[in-house]
Amino acid sequence: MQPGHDDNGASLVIFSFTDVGLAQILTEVVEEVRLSIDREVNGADLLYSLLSAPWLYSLLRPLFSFFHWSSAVPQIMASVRGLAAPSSEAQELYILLKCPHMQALLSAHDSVAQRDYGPVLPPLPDKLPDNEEAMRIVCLVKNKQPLGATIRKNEKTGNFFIARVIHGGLADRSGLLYPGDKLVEVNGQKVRGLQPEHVIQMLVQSQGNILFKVIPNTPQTTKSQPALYVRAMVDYSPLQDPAIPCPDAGMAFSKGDLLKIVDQRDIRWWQARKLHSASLCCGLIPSTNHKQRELWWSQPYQAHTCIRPCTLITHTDTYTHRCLNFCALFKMFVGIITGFRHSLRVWRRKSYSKRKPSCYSCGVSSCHNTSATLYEEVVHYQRHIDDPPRLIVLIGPSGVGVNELRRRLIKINPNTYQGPISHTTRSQKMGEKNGREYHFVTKEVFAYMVVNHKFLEYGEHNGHMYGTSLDSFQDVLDSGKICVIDLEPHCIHSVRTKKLKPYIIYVRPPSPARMKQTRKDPHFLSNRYIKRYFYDKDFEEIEEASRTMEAKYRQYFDCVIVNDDLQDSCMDLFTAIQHAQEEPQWIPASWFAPDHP
Ligand SMILES: Nc1ncnc2c1ncn2[C@@H]1O[C@H](COP(=O)(O)OP(=O)(O)OP(=O)(O)O)[C@@H](O)[C@H]1O
Repeated sequence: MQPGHDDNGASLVIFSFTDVGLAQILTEVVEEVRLSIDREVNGADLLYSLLSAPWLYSLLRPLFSFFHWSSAVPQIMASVRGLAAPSSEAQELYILLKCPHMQALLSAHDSVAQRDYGPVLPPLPDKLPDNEEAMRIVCLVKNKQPLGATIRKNEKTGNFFIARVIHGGLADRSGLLYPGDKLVEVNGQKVRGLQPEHVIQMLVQSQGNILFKVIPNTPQTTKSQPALYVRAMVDYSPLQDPAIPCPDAGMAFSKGDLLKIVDQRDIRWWQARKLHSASLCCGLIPSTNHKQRELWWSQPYQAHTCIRPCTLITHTDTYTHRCLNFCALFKMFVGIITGFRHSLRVWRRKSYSKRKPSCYSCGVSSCHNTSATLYEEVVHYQRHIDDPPRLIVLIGPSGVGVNELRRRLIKINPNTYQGPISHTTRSQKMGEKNGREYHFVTKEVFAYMVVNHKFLEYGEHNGHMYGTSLDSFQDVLDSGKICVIDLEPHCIHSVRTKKLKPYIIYVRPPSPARMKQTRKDPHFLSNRYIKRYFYDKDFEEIEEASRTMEAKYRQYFDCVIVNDDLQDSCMDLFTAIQHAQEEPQWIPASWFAPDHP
């Protein structure tokens, strides 16, 4: 950069580009401007084409990164001061550049552009033996962030190696430590033959900078793996997992969490991070290959707690693994339908055992093998306008208001929403129409449908059979309406099909105290058989039932609505359904798998 003078004698800042590419660009620019002048083009057009030209961006990008703004500012200010009659723009520029915030900003820009924010590496030793293997010296500065790497010791040779580097962690971001790198020294002390605890201790006791000497692993040309997106079907806590090599490097997750698995190279421990999480750093999660741990995982619907004391040590063959996450140590380093449920609400509570899921649903849900489903692969799905609407499933403990919400939704917009029509063996009443209130069928037909697994669930009430068939959902969807059903949670698996693509909304009760306030005068219009007000005990039962239901099934919930104020809940339901139909959602990948012949 050189100072120069314009026609008015004012100092200017002129840049000297040694870069051939830039010189070339400038030559082309000058030529283009000359041609434009020759063609007598309109000035505004010329300016527009200049500002939108790609070469201008090519020119400015390096310019901004090479340019030392902080050192240029005093020169620019001196130039403005030297002007006899500075224009108002020049004066404004002067005031702006004088501002400490602006100077701090420019200085920060320079630091980032020059990458001069890292600690300076100590010089290499003068006498390097010729036969010494190529070493990499890595300097760490102590801080509270975890390093994001684990080490292992080969018990036969006594050598230490970097076992894994956690994606997005400090080690990974530094690009200086890789799995397989041999750890030779820590702060000048050789580590070979030491006990892993000793190495950890050295690190813990170090102050300030810590120097690692590593023999880099021969770079492996590993193909970058495509990320796998899954939904967690269990709860997991690394701190309660005795098998994890490094609990600090593990990632806790809960049923229903969406995870992005970025590394599956380790057969036992995958690396993943939670979607929608602020942290870019991955954590270790158990792979689905943990055969020996199937028993542990197969305890259905339990948070996996382990009473064995935690240990950082696992012995696998000749290797001893240790956590080198030294958490809190280092900073960085360089280098169902209305009518059916209406009539059965109280019945549902009092004599639940009379109501049966169909054999079909029993076969799929109750006999579900949880060990095979630690995770469920998911894909991002945006419903196409021509696709049938997704089935909307409402689930909640009896009495929470599932039926009320569904009834109101359909009443407000009967042209858009509809419930399926149930089958019944009771006789048709005056004013009822077959196929509108119910499909009225004989006992024989009903029994035939049961035997052929046509019902999602069925039950007996007052000596008559009632049942909801899977086909009844399809009938609604085929009519172009959105089918809204309420369902017993044990039937979830029966509707989770590629065809129905259900969107499951859980209706959660507010606190018992709040329920007492809001359910003072509930209208039992929905129940034609038993009318009674809620008792305090009911609210507690509802809360308890809700807790149990969520603990078992929350991995399937796409959305949760707290049914506090009825009007607000109706709005929430309406919004959730719109969201389900119009916005992208994570759905099981199996719903996209090709149909089996
Ligand atoms: N947010 C609310 N505020 C006040 N009352 C409500 C609210 N939600 C529901 N109710 C009332 O609570 C009672 C029970 O609701 P509803 O019949 O919908 O429960 P449910 O969850 O369908 O239970 P079941 O399956 O046993 O019928 C009804 O009288 C309903 O009007």
